Amino acid sequence: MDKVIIKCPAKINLSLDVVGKRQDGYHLVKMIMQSISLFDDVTVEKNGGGIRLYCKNKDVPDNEDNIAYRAAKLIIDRFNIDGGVDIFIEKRIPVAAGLAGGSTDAAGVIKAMNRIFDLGMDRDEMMELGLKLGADVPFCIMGGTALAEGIGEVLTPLKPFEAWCVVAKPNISVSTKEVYRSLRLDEITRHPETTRIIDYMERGNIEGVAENMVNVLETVTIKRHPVIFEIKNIMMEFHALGSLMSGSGPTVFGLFKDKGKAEICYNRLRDYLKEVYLVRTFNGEV
Ligand SMILES: C[C@@](CO)(OP(=O)(O)O)[C@H](O)COP(=O)(O)OP(=O)(O)OC[C@H]1O[C@@H](n2ccc(N)nc2=O)[C@H](O)[C@@H]1O
Ligand SMILES: Nc1ncnc2c1ncn2[C@@H]1O[C@H](COP(=O)(O)OP(=O)(O)O)[C@@H](O)[C@H]1O
Repeated sequence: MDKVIIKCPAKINLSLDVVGKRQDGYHLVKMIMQSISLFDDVTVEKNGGGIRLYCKNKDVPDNEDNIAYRAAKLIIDRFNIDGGVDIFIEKRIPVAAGLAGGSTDAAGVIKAMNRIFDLGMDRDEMMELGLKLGADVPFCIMGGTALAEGIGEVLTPLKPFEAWCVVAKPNISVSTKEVYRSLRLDEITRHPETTRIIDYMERGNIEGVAENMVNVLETVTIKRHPVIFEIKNIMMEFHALGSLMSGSGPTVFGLFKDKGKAEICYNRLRDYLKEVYLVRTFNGEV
């Protein structure tokens, strides 16, 4: 097999808590991760030598600044691979959005190269390697629904959670590093009750989940970009059961049980923003 195409799903955070800080500056988190049916297509093809990356999106780097490029380099070095790869990224996930677009592409490259070069890595080995690239990469290798602790790499799979989501990104970019850097842990007044949310998830109670979602990073990103708050309000006016910023932002998602209601909200937001998607939570294999 010389060529593999992988569908790489985006993620949302159904809740995000920060519970401490490591010596190296990384934050200790407790967050509920959920893959959604919004995918990049990543094609990896064997070549004679070197790494080449192609992506039509101008905001996506085509060199070692691309995390998918770095994933390929890491594998070539680790396994002493004689030869290289061409990587083609069909970008559909909004960039710098809090949806783990880069991390999921990197996870896709690791999975693809494991198959192409017959490296025999199991999922845990791929996740361990992925962590060298970024805190969200292990989850992107696992996919589905999970509780993430540590810096995001200590993962406990959760029962698949089924809901409709409207996902909307305002036309601004946010740096994850900068958001974490500006977070003042002692100023956070509302933390999510993570165990309670998981309990609702296990019972398939979308309303219970939606009403209890909290993301402590909103305190930083919404202060800088009030448009996030406006989008959350529009989603609630249009009958979302709950609405939250994903990750470090600026993307906002609304949760729905009813597809019809989600469609109405989606159509309303499309009048207002360019990057709006109607998706489902995704628990399938990729
Ligand atoms: C906020 C979250 C929530 O899922 O997602 P995004 O908004 O990026 O999608 C993650 O914690 C983001 O993970 P990821 O984007 O992989 O982070 P990395 O590339 O490893 O780190 C980028 C920078 O964010 C900070 N960082 C990241 C993770 C973490 N637990 N604590 C941190 O302080 C560090 O300063 C790091 O230099
Ligand atoms: N494969 C990639 N896809 C998207 N962005 C990438 C990729 N590789 C590197 N980047 C860079 O990483 C930054 C964060 O992008 P992204 O991973 O989409 O955001 P987030 O971590 O918020 O989900 C972008 O500004 C972009 O320049």
